[in-house]
Amino acid sequence: MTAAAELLEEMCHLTAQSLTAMDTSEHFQLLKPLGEGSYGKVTLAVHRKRGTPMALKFFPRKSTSLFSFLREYNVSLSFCTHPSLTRALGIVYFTPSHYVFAQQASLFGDLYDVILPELGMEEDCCQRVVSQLCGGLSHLHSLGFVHRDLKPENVFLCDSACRWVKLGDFGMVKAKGTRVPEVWYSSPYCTPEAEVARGNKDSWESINNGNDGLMEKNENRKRVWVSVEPSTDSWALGILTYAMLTGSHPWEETANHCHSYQKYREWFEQAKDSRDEEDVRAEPQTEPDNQESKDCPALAPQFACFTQLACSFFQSLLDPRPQLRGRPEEALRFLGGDWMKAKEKMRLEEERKRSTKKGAISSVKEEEVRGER
Ligand SMILES: Nc1ncnc2c1ncn2[C@@H]1O[C@H](COP(=O)(O)OP(=O)(O)OP(=O)(O)O)[C@@H](O)[C@H]1O
Repeated sequence: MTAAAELLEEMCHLTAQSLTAMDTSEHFQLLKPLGEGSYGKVTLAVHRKRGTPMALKFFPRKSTSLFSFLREYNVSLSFCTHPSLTRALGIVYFTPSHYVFAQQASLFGDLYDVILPELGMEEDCCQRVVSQLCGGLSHLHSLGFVHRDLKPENVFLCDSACRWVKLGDFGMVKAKGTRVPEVWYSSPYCTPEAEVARGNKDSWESINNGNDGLMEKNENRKRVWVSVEPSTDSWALGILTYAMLTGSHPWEETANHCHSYQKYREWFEQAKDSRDEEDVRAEPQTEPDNQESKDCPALAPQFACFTQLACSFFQSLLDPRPQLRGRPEEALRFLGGDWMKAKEKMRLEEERKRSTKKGAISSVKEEEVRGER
């Protein structure tokens, strides 16, 4: 067991001892639901005596193991000491039906609400988010943990322009180096190294629940045990960034039979050779929009809207080889220059202006929170 894992286990044992029963409504005024996931409901609440606003996360006791609850709480309380990570507030208790802990509340929803389908979000906004997520993830990695569930729904907004965002949902966090069974799931967020487990009957949910017992039922295939590594978060950061810029995904699932992923692999392989020669990693270049890059002999079509700078960013984080995949802190050097080619950027901006649907929703939210409506 790594030092980080040992420390976390110790904290879980200690908090298990001191966990008390409490009546939610006696201590908190519940204001409004903030969201709901597969494991918990999250409600905005105010502490009755102190007036402190907070997010209370409720986990049904029936379907939640005490230790997975305490792990999520302790990770958030003791290791999320970075402005781009959602920190727990030291309030933890149980009711007859739920385990509950309190967290800093982000009042402007999550990234899922602001990424417009097929249109994404403004590039500046996206770069601000990437820069903050790089900081939050690097912090977590430096303390020996891997998030393992980076996706739009887990990036919470503290304002409508994404000037301050916080990564949340630490239910999947594991200490670096922990041995876990590999699981493949049909999504671009799934890493290519997980494909060895494709065809296993084990579902993503069974792993998510920490219910490894289900996996013993798998008779057809052997489990593949792998070490938890930060490269998983790098991959997800690459996919999330693509989603923010375009409002779509670069491929349907990370599997060799998936045509768009194959195209990407071909491009990656060809570009790799020229990259190795020129060491693009050391010095990312910006290039004029209309110039075909020498590094991209057969540019994968779904990346054609990006500049060379963005292509280098994606190829660093979406390196199919986990051991060579760029780390979030390394991705910072690709920030600052243009990522979308000018023509495509203008087209998206125009179309976003025309599409008032989602934008209207987020501004209503902002006014509601300010009490202006
Ligand atoms: N601290 C918070 N502040 C504001 N909103 C939050 C907070 N925590 C969670 N939410 C909202 O609630 C939703 C569900 O929360 P969360 O992702 O933590 O639940 P979960 O059950 O663990 O989800 P998943 O199904 O992804 O594992 C989030 O997508 C977000 O919109």
